[in-house]
Amino acid sequence: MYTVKCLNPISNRGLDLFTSEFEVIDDLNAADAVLVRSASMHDLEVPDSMIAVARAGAGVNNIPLEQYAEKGITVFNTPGANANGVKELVVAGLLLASRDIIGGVNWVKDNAKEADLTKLIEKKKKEFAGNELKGKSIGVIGLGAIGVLVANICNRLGMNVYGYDPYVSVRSAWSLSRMVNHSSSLDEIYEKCDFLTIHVPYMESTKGMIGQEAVQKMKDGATILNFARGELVDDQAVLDGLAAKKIKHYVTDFPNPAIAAADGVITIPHLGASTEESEENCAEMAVDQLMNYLENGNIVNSVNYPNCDLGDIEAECRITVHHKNLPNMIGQLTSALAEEGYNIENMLNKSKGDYAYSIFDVAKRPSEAVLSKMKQIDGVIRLRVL
Ligand SMILES: NC(=O)c1ccc[n+]([C@@H]2O[C@H](COP(=O)([O-])OP(=O)(O)OC[C@H]3O[C@@H](n4cnc5c(N)ncnc54)[C@H](O)[C@@H]3O)[C@@H](O)[C@H]2O)c1
Ligand SMILES: O=C(O)CC[C@@H](O)C(=O)O
Repeated sequence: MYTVKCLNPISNRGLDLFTSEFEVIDDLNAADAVLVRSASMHDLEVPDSMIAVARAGAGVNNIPLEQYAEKGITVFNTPGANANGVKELVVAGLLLASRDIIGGVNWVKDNAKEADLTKLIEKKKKEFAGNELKGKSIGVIGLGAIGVLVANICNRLGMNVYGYDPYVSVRSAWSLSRMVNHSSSLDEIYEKCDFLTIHVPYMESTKGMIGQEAVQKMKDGATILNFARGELVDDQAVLDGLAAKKIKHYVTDFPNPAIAAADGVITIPHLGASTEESEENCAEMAVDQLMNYLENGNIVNSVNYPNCDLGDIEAECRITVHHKNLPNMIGQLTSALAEEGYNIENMLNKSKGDYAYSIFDVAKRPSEAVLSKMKQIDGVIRLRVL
């Protein structure tokens, strides 16, 4: 029996997938694994029993990835599972920035009781008029699961799309419409685009990437959309840009007190992935990956350990080892088994940066002495016997 603690509400569509071998519990201190959405785990004291975290979503900046890797805690996310939800809200953001829909809707509500409302509307509506998206240019920074969908739909809306992603994956490149212009520098995007939408992860290297310099280089009257993370955009640069009319609108899914009430800012309370469909997709994928890892030791879609999948366990015993990515780890681990006559039927070893993961399928469960010898090899972080 494995125990799982949810740190945020997780869709029942995912939780219902848990078989009778799993129990969702309230006590973090008794949990083997955690399911989380946006709750910050940086200052959370986690028990030694915890061996996995599944993030039902894309961004993992709420989880101390390196610290967990060091402890042999595998962290998963659910790539692409909420991308369509975000894409649709970006389109809403583009429309909200192009026409004063919010002003118009609010005005109608405020004047709802006027007897001659219909007449008043015809006089007033010019104040809420705007522009169409067709023919405008948009720069998409980050062409991952969300960026590709955004770029493609903007192309279908008749916009001129420029995409920038120096690390674009083959999969994303294949999915991108051939009508999307490939920008090799951000400067090209700043110079050419009426809209700029950012879809990169928040990391030390991307913090404040839209700052004063970027704003100064943008086209006059440009609109910035941020449905990725608040920290990617420098608030003061945006406020200065808005005040100088350099920036027309800043549309963001990440309000904070510095920007929430500022003129020209359109804020949404982090609703990008808050659709029934996205929540269900993320929960299902997170639970699937967690069960596969806890029961079979397979790693699929981890962000701090390599993907390593040997399928369902068919051998008498499976041993999984989290270890440092050092020379001769496999030699030492296999020797420990071979010296005592344990035959390895199948094995897989993968690495990611400083960390690696190995799966060994053996014909019979090794003795405690052998397992203990394997655990003591310098660089071994965690060993599980399944
Ligand atoms: N508003 C929401 O509710 C919501 C929902 C999902 C994701 N997000 C945010 O959006 C981000 C992107 O999500 P995704 O699913 O598309 O992730 P993804 O991993 O599929 O794509 C990220 C892309 O950014 C690219 N990238 C990384 N650094 C870059 C840089 N310096 N310049 C240009 N490109 C760079 C990567 O190569 C990758 O293609 C997430 O990390 C998360 O923070 C927000
Ligand atoms: O879980 C959520 O509601 C938000 C998720 C989103 O920010 C993500 O990074 O996937």
